[in-house]
Amino acid sequence: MGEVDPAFVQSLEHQPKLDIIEADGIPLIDLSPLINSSDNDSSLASLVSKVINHGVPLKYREKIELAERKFFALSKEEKKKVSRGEANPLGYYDTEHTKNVRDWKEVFDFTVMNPTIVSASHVPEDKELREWVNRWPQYPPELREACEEYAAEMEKLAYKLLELIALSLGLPRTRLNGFFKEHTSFIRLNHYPVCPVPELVLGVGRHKDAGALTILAQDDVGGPEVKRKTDGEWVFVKPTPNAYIINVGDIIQVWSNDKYESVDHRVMVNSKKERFSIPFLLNPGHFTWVEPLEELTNKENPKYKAYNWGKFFVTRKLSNFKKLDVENIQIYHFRI
Ligand SMILES: O=C(O)CCC(=O)C(=O)O
Ligand SMILES: [Fe+2]
Repeated sequence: MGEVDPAFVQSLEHQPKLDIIEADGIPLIDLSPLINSSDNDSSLASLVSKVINHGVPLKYREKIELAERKFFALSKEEKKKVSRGEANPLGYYDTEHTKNVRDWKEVFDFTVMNPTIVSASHVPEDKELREWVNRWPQYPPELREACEEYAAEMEKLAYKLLELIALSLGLPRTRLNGFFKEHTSFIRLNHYPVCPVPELVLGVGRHKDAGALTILAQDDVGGPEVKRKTDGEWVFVKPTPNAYIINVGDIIQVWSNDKYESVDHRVMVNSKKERFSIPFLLNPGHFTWVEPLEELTNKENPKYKAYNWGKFFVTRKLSNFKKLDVENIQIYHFRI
């Protein structure tokens, strides 16, 4: 089996197949009409897509990718100086579990709003709030600026995508924007080291993104797979240079009352090449009650009960910290 801690090993049914099936039919969306005009009504009809001509200058992506590589090249000891803790889960971390199996990766998380206001605990009755504050490492010194500039670009792109989604649902362009006034969005720097047993482990186990949407920058190594709806097969998402992969998250699924569906995905690792990726996870304010939008339910048939995003988010973070015996919180728990 090779030298690997059993905590990383996926159960047989979740082990990846290394002879990959390439996804075809992932739409490539050209955003240039939207960026060049203010009243275009093109629509995003899919769960996963790649966007090109997205308006994010390449220099910001190059700068953060370079700084990310320098950070992860530091010693564990150096990286652990900015370790995240249970009270403030921002910073460095290498023990995340997805679906209670350890992921083959290390990460550095920071929020876009600094500080970010969140619920202090997952306990429903506890109304106390807490501030999460970004932790910046001493090396490389340019990491902070690179992250902050990149975050500002991602925020702009996220609003464009959100507006496309609103239009595609027949809603006014800015219908969803108000939920993000004090948003809890964060960016994760991911490093997937070379792995001796890529057939037994995953970089990130199967999951759906809990927030509204995810904008993912990945390098040219490849790793993410999405679950094809027609036959349940895991298919490989081929890297496209300078494109972003967009995943619809659970919140859009709930708001749209299942017109959109969040995508099941996971990340394979590689025995020859390390891989880096940078997802931006767009999340609403902690006070948001997430429920199907009135305009989309005819008031008769909402498919979900309302849930509080702040509590959901904090509950999810808590379970990512340690191996639990039960599945962590999911939107289907709120299905009517
Ligand atoms: O690294 C990737 O390609 C995706 C990571 C991911 O799915 C996540 O962080 O939610
Ligand atoms: Fe994800």
